Amino acid sequence: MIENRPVIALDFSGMTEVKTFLEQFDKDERLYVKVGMELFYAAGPDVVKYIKSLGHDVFLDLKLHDIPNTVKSAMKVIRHLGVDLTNVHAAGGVEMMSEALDGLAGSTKLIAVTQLTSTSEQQMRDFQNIQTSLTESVVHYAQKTQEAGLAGVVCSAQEVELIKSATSSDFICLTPGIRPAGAAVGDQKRVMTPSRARQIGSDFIVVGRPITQAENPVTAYHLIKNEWEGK
Ligand SMILES: O=c1ccn([C@@H]2O[C@H](COP(=O)(O)O)[C@@H](O)[C@H]2O)c(=O)[nH]1
Repeated sequence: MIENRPVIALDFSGMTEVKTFLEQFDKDERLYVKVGMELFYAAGPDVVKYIKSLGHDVFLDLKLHDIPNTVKSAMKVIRHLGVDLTNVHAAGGVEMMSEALDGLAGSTKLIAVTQLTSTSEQQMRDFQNIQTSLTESVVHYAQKTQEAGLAGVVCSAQEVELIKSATSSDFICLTPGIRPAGAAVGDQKRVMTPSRARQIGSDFIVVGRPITQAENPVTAYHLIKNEWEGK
């Protein structure tokens, strides 16, 4: 049985939009939302405090990638925000990831981005000059993430089965790039439907535009949640 609600990507430019969006939901509906770079740079820690004060869970998606000492120091700040989940880029290396974990001091679950779901194999080869397959690269990053002691990775649902068999079944696979059948894909390259993501073993799905840009975001959310829960 699926216990994790779809994570809604609140890709908004400020607090007003967040309030307008969240106010559409029933007061008793406990959501899991993602605060990314745009919103955090615009509204700062206050937006996290506001969302937490409503009783929702928060994934702070800042994808840190810097030298180990800088990332550790940033995580020491993040640990006081009371978020439930945060992340770094696995490409920052094992030392950076384990310093990040140290900075959080057990306060928050930490996962790492493998290859962004907007990246195709061709783009990875041409731009990052990685000459393996994209799945090999993703699995490599997942294994290094586990070696560093993190709880899991951000990946496409397309890679979940391979990652779980190369790591362990309890290693979290959080999967953006989720699109209901027929929805606009936009800049995403490695996509999957909510129901297929569930069948394949994703632990969390992240959904932004198919909910936030829907005519009725609450209805769109519940349709996606039902599909994800196999209802
Ligand atoms: O590999 C990644 C990592 C993060 N994301 C984030 O998820 C959402 C997806 O939004 P959609 O509108 O559903 O495409 C967005 O905030 C990304 O920053 C990702 O897509 N892929």
